[in-house]
Amino acid sequence: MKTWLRELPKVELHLHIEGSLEPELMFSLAARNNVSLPYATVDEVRAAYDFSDLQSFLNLYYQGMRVLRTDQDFHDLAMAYLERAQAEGVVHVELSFDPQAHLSRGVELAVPFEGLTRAMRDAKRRWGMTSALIMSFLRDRDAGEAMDVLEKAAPYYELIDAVGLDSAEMGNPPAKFAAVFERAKALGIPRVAHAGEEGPAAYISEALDVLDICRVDHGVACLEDAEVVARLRESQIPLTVCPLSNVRLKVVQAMTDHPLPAMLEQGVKVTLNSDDPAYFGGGVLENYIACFEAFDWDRDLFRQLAGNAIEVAFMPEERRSELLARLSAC
Ligand SMILES: Nc1ncnc2[nH]cnc12
Ligand SMILES: [Zn+2]
Repeated sequence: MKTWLRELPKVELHLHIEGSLEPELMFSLAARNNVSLPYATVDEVRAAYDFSDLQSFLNLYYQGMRVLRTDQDFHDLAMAYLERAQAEGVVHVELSFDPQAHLSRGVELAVPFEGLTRAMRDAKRRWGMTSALIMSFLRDRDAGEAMDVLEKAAPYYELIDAVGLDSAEMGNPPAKFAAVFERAKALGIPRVAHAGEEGPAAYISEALDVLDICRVDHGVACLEDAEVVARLRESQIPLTVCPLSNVRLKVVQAMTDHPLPAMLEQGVKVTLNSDDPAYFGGGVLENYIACFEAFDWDRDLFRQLAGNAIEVAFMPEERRSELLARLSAC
């Protein structure tokens, strides 16, 4: 089964590229850029990845990304991830990045855009791997700052497939970003948002109502509210679920407690993703394998999940047809 899962054409829809920074690369970029790290060894870094909740992870996530300074750094980060993903049988990746976390360190917007898109083009040329770019806003900062970033990104609108919303969810409801998402909509930019990861099911409906999103990132809290579940089932709005992330951030205690089987039973359209693979124990394939080990799902179910992701990805229709045909041959 594991070999078959590797060969399955998988699509990654929920990936924070800064969360793909492996400790080895963190050290080499720190040396390249003269950035000091509060760790002596790679093992010390890994030992620090023992999280009690989302905030305890975010603290290390923002600290780690301080080593990213130049477009070459962003290129090398993305290339390293895309190469690992390719080896796991991932055929299309949607990379999200957090420009505000870089701007506040004096790293201009052009830097991540240039480095990330160069890596995306390289991956297409080398492996035929396709990708999309999601520019995310930090919900624990002022909405005005997010609006400024959206306006500042005008020279790059052609490169942006969607805008997103991430970082600390509790106390930062979707409605705080109503004006920013309205502006993105007016610009014709599709919208996604984290909702119902640590926050309540009400944030999922609020994100759908106020931000007019086409996908919900996480959304695992939906089961708290039968009306939200019914709405997700009827609309077939997809959820980008990240099971290993939910375990590592203590959203659930163990894989066997994960709400994925219940969500599927209720007819919610789910996909499997990695979130921050360097911090949470692996990429997309590991998430598929963890589900197999916890739930003993059969090939048909994994085909359905991989198919859901292909159906809702930001990709040209021709590529979608090609991948759906490859999937049905599996
Ligand atoms: N799991 C997560 N939730 C919210 N914001 C994030 N940024 C990176 N990973 C995140
Ligand atoms: Zn996420």
